[in-house]
Amino acid sequence: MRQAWRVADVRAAEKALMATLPAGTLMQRAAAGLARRCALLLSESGGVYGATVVLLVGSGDNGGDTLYAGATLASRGAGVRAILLRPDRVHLAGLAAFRRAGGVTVGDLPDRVDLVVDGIVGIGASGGLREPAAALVRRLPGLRGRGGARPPVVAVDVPSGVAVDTGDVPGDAVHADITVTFGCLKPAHVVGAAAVLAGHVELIDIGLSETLHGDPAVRVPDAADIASWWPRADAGSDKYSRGVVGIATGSATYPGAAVLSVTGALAGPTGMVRYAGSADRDVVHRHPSVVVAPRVADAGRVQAWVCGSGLGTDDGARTELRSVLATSLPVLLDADALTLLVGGQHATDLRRDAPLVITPHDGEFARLAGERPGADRVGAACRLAAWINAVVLLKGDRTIVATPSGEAWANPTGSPALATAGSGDVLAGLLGSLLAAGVPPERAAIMAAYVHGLAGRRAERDGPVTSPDVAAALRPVLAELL
Ligand SMILES: NC(=O)C1=CN([C@@H]2O[C@H](COP(=O)(O)OP(=O)(O)OC[C@H]3O[C@@H](n4cnc5c(N)ncnc54)[C@H](O)[C@@H]3O)[C@@H](O)[C@H]2O)[C@@H](O)CC1
Repeated sequence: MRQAWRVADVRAAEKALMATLPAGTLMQRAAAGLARRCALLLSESGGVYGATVVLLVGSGDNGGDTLYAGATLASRGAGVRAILLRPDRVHLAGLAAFRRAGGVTVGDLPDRVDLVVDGIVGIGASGGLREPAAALVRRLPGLRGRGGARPPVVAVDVPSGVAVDTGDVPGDAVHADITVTFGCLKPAHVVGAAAVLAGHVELIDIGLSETLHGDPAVRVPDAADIASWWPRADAGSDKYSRGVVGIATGSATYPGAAVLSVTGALAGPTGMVRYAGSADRDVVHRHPSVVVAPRVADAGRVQAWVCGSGLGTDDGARTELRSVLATSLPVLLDADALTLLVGGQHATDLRRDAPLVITPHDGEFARLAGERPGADRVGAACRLAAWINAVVLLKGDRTIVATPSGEAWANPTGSPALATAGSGDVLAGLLGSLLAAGVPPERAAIMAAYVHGLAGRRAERDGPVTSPDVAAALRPVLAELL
């Protein structure tokens, strides 16, 4: 598991650490790591010696890191040019070191560039990128380097132009290939549009972990977490002890939603899937192992319910939702179930003791919360989770899982391939199976999002992706992961 920390916590940790070290030590550590990464990148594409490197240098310590790293590259024979965005407020010691090593300052981007280092602004950023930095950033995609290729862009700490604590991108921003960050991850590396602009994020250890205190803003699971949390059958297991998940999805109009959510559930850890609803024939036809019933009330015993996908919003759907919420079992609500909730008829049913997970996309989130998630997706998801006392899985490129107590996770495995009809139905089924197997709701949500994301990526290898492809990819992905 990795953790991303807010700027205020990072600043406090840096201050505490700096008090124990000679002045400038942290910047030297940061710059050394940055220079090493840049040199590696250049040596992979023609060498450091003779390469043209452009530094975009802002007025703070982010610019200082960049100048020191530029000095190292210049001393190794690269032609390093620095554009000082605020010459009057540049990091003076960094600039002196840069010039001593043979670096030169220039007023504009050179014709040929082999590497761009973005040191305009780091965690000291406030608001959208200001001019003239914004205009410079807009020109970066037009640059050309060795062999006419677009030069790689390395962002220092964070890509300039992003909101560090939320991952929002309010305007022009650097699109980095690699972000070299120091001490710890920040939210902009893992959530929102900023996470995409950060590219591949590499963490340089500057000794901060000892002095970081409190709770991280966002946690990020990795494959080892998912594998260690996944319930496994053992020699003593039977189909009931592994858990039975109930699926109340689909309708005569949307039988496919039932099939997809059941397919997702069958890839999960439970020993049995029960289906309740009017798509029962379609479900049995596709999945003979599933036990079907026409209604939730007739379904028999389960340990968790999934309700919503393709259910419709008529009186029959309302009855099914009410039946599910009346149980004392963990419940996952998706799609039409969320729409039904908004009518308010079920608001009181939500005050239940048993776990509840909801899986809205932005539109459903807006209907539930009264407004779209906005710039701070993690904050918005946490507020809704606290308000309805449920785990909220807010879908997106970096899906967020938020708990009522304010803990947030970002899923790192998302893929645009998942933006396809029915993909959410597959996710809901898988998540429900994890709930029925006894996995705590926030963990079930994180695990399902992670595996679902990997399945999207795997399906993508074979061309355009439909949701049955995502469902079919769950098993091979789990076989590799577990
Ligand atoms: N504090 C420390 O111990 C360490 C800090 N380090 C570096 O220092 C950075 C933080 O340095 P600073 O606190 O000086 O802040 P930054 O260098 O991130 O930015 C501050 C400067 O950027 C300008 N600025 C702010 N928002 C802007 C915007 N939207 N558009 C254009 N310009 C804007 C401000 O006028 C200010 O002068 C980190 O990101 C990291 O790169 C590293 O050297 C590691 C150690």
